[in-house]
Amino acid sequence: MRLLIKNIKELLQVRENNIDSVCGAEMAVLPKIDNAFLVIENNLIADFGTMSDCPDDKFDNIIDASGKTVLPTWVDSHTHIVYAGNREQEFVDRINGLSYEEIANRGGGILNSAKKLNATSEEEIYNQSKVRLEEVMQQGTGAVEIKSGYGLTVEGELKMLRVIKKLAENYPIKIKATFLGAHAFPTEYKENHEAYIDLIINEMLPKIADEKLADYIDAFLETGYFSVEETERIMEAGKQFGLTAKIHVNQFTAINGIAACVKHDALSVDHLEIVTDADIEVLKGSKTMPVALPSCSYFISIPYTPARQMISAGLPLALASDFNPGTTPSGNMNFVVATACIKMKMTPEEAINAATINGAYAMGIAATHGSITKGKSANLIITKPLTSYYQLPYAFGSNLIDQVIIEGQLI
Ligand SMILES: N=CN[C@@H](CCC(=O)O)C(=O)O
Ligand SMILES: [Zn+2]
Repeated sequence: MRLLIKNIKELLQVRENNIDSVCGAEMAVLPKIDNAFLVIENNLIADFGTMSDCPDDKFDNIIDASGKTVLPTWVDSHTHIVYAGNREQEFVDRINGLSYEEIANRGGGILNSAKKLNATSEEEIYNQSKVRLEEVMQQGTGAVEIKSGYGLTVEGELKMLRVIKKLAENYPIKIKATFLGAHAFPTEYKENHEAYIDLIINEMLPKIADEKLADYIDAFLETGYFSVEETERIMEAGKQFGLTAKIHVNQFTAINGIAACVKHDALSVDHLEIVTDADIEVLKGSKTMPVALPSCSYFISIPYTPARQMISAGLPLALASDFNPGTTPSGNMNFVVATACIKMKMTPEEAINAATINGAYAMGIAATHGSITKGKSANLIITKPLTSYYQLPYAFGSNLIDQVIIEGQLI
């Protein structure tokens, strides 16, 4: 199967030689080819260049992209797409003045979702989750990380991870699974953290490893959730089972968690709404990707990750959606990119780099996704006709996507 896309007004994120991420001042550079073509063969990017070099041999399908922009699909490296029901009532409670913390302290929040998940069959959770997955694919997401963390019991966590596995088998989109048993302490373990962490390490992890259900391990390292020491135990145990850490940290408070994550070679540290100078220092020169989740900041009215400060310090930054029922009931990466520009003062180039190549790094798939590079998976967004790619974040809220190609398939 050979497909040609021709007359592309702007082909974005072109990397002749693959890179695995961009940091600091490099983030402002988004290489592009004007008036371009691109060839897909066997679901991979086989060739691209300017129209003057466009091949005129036989193709199975030709798309004329006159006036349109083509870019890699978004790589969403942090989601909780698999869940049961919703938390609409908590949304209204917040409008009426309660904070996220107050709602959680009343037994709402993560424990509310856990109650719903444990009362729902695997089949029903799959059916609810696939609707969200199909929606984000239409919105231009071509690779997605999905976490467990709403089970908080051996069976519940396994159920979630099996749903993620089934989604990965049934859809062309690249999916990575992350085990987040350490998302919150179930009520019965509130006074006995040790026992729940033992359950995670001695019961959940061996079963998950046995069924090969997870690629990564996560924990909610936060005041009132998992302490630095508790998260270190989780990261160490994960490593024993071959799971690299990707950690929720610095969402509400800075308690030196980032240093612990870097020490344990975490692939990413995610949220970072509250960041200290010491956190920035420790990330410098590390291999850990900071990941910002601006839709979460927007939805629950908390600070935005200080992108300017971090990029000025020479750090890389990735953007992800955090799609979940509590803090971010949206997986729309177009909104994420626009919000990063509008609220975090990232330039369109920085935001697109953060949502493509740096997202791929944070998912461990930069060798195959995140840029227009020969041999990479054919994962492409074809926009509607645009004045320029600036329109993507500028006209926030408009659907500017015409077609999406995921792993070579038009969806
Ligand atoms: N902060 C921790 N976990 C999720 C939200 C969990 C929830 O409220 O359901 C997040 O990334 O925002
Ligand atoms: Zn999250």
